[in-house]
Amino acid sequence: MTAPVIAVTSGEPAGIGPELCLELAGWSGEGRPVVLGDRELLAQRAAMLGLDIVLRDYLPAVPAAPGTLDIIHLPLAKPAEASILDAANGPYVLALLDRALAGCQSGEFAAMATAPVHKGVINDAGVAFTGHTEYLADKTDTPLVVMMLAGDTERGPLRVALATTHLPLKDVPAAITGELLERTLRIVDADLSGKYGIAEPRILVAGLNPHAGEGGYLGREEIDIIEPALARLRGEGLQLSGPHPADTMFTPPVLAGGDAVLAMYHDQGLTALKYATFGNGINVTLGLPIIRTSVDHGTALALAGTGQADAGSLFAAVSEAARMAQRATARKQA
Ligand SMILES: NC(=O)c1ccc[n+]([C@@H]2O[C@H](COP(=O)([O-])OP(=O)(O)OC[C@H]3O[C@@H](n4cnc5c(N)ncnc54)[C@H](O)[C@@H]3O)[C@@H](O)[C@H]2O)c1
Ligand SMILES: N[C@H](C(=O)O)[C@H](O)COP(=O)(O)O
Repeated sequence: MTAPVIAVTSGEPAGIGPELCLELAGWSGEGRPVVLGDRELLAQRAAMLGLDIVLRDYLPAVPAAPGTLDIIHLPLAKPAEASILDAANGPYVLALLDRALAGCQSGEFAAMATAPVHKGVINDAGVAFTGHTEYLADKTDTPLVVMMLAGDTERGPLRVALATTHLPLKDVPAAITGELLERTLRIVDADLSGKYGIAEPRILVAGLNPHAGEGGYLGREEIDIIEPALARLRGEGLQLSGPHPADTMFTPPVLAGGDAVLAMYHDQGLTALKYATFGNGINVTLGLPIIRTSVDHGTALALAGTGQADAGSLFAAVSEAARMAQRATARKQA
């Protein structure tokens, strides 16, 4: 089987994304990464870090030699300085995503892996943007996608999907509806099977309130919304447990009972996930018509240009995208 081509968007030009992408030169892992970004930016960052890398325009038929990085050049609006955000380059960051998505949709790429973007500076550029997850859902006309982060722990993989993503905390309770939970859990169930090859996945579902509502004395969402939704889905054959009190659901005995967790909101799930796996974790968008993985960290502006940023998460994102692409191909051929 030929290596699946993974489009790697280099992300916010003032952040650590471009230099992490340079570490993909001579990649010998799974898949074949092609970095999307401004050639001069990548060359400058390589020179700044003293990296001896050949940047080559991507040639599909000719694999990159050791020390060579395949790139697809897309121009910056303005030269970028490490650590200094500039809203003028907001459209450039989105152009990288659009190019990668178009290539995934046409079959040029098997998947995309994204280096971090800075949500604030894209909004400063005048584009309402809450994250790759929502952007790609919108661009592919997908009514609902699910953000899931996953990483390895000493006890095995930890996977945390989110019922709500980039939402102010005050808006979370109203967003948790039975319909949202049902649609979200069906996507998580389907993609744990399809993208991860887990037959009959078991999903642990968190409560929203302290102690999962304490029988209704500390909130009623568990009784009124979450439990009925779980009961309906169990009737369809999904293997669900919960609602679990969120403070103890990340303890090993509880986690041992599931293949993934569904958290009700961003920091309920991702605080535990990042504590346990930061540096090797990845972000996956479930429910999209294309394969998209990402790093588990942000733009880390203070580290940009220092060479101190760890590329482990980007490497894991490229590898996982390649594995998912290989599973998708195997499924089509079966
Ligand atoms: N996938 C993405 O595009 C993505 C993910 C998370 C955050 N963000 C965005 O990034 C920006 C900054 O977010 P933040 O400050 O909350 O999180 P951050 O991940 O950028 O930084 C958090 C801490 O982790 C450190 N860190 C991050 N990546 C590292 C790496 N590869 N190696 C070593 N240390 C690393 C940073 O130095 C900092 O101390 C925000 O705009 C946020 O929305 C984007
Ligand atoms: N919520 C993600 C995290 O904490 O790592 C991050 O903001 C990236 O989200 P997108 O993949 O939607 O950009």
